[in-house]
Amino acid sequence: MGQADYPQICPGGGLIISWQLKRKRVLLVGGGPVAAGRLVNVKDADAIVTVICPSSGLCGEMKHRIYVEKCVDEYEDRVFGGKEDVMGYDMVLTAIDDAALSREICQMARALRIPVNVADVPPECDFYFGSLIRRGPLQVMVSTGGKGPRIAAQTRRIIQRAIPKNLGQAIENVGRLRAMLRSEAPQAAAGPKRMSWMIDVCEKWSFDELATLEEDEMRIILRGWKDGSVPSARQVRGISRTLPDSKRIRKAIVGRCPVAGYISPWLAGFAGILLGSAITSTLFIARSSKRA
Ligand SMILES: C[C@@]1(CC(=O)O)c2cc3[nH]c(cc4nc(cc5[nH]c(cc(n2)[C@H]1CCC(=O)O)[C@@](C)(CC(=O)O)[C@@H]5CCC(=O)O)C(CC(=O)O)=C4CCC(=O)O)c(CCC(=O)O)c3CC(=O)O
Ligand SMILES: NC(=O)C1=CN([C@@H]2O[C@H](COP(=O)(O)OP(=O)(O)OC[C@H]3O[C@@H](n4cnc5c(N)ncnc54)[C@H](O)[C@@H]3O)[C@@H](O)[C@H]2O)C=CC1
Repeated sequence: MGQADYPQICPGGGLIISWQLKRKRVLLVGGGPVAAGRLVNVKDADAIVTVICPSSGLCGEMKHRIYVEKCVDEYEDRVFGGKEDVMGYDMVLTAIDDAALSREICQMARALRIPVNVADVPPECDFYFGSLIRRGPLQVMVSTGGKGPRIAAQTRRIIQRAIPKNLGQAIENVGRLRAMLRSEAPQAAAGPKRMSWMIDVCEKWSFDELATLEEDEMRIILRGWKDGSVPSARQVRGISRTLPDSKRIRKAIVGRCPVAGYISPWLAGFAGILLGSAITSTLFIARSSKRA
């Protein structure tokens, strides 16, 4: 491999990773709208969350999360107390309107080597939040490395429009199929074959087709695994289920005539009227000439 084939290193970015927070403990200091947003972010990742904030400072959303939804695992109705409050956590987040205290909390967390984010203060962040898209298992994050958060949100909207609606469901189903494949062929040695077979499935089946996969169909696809083949959606379902309804009906009506496919209902109606009047006038002329 020549030097030119290696990916170029572009320093100055952040490491974009999918941090697995399940069963990890997160401390969130503050109870305003920004803290409420952070809470959603970490609960989406199944973290165990402690919120420290006097109840007089809780915004409407935070009250709802604590008292109605009850998704805050531990709520401490008080101001931040000191170093002991930070100990034992895997992540510390602050969203408070007290810059001096935020800086102190940041230093305490860093002394304990706990990753910390102080909302809106980049030098006091070991990681930044980003602009997020979520569709079931699909997650997309846009980061501008702190340079333009509004542009991050605008970019997110552009990407949102480009993502097919059923992509989340398609990924969910691919996950189920992969799990079935792994229980059928669990050996580590089967890894390369498993991977190339899954690549073929994802390339051969459209997102629409994957999104509507059912378990019995997954079993049929899996039958191809042993000889390394991947049946197409058409083979598994027959022609009827592979086409969306309107297309199926059209296909049934116009059959194999390609020209017929271009005739719109209006044109067909108009042609019908012309044909009808032509027949009527021919009959009329024929009758009149008979009489004559
Ligand atoms: C570094 C970072 C640290 C962090 O907080 O993690 C940070 C820092 C700062 N944000 C500031 C302001 C604004 N932040 C937003 C919006 C968002 N900010 C978010 C993240 C981040 N913000 C991290 C870097 C993200 C990246 O890489 O781009 C988003 C993506 C995620 C989230 O917060 O959940 C969320 C969009 C979510 C969405 O809609 O999708 C808007 C726009 C708006 O409100 O519509 C404005 C006003 C417009 C403007 O200022 O540009 C200021 C004050 C500047 C000042 O005082 O002038 C600072 C401090 C500074 O820059 O010094
Ligand atoms: N990253 C981002 O997108 C944005 C960040 N911010 C910043 O985030 C911070 C929080 O923003 P908001 O939620 O709008 O603020 P807010 O003023 O609505 O809420 C501050 C919260 O901190 C709590 N608090 C204050 N001192 C505390 C203490 N000693 N212990 C525990 N809780 C304490 C208050 O009770 C209140 O709940 C601000 O510094 C703001 O500049 C603001 C807007 C956007």
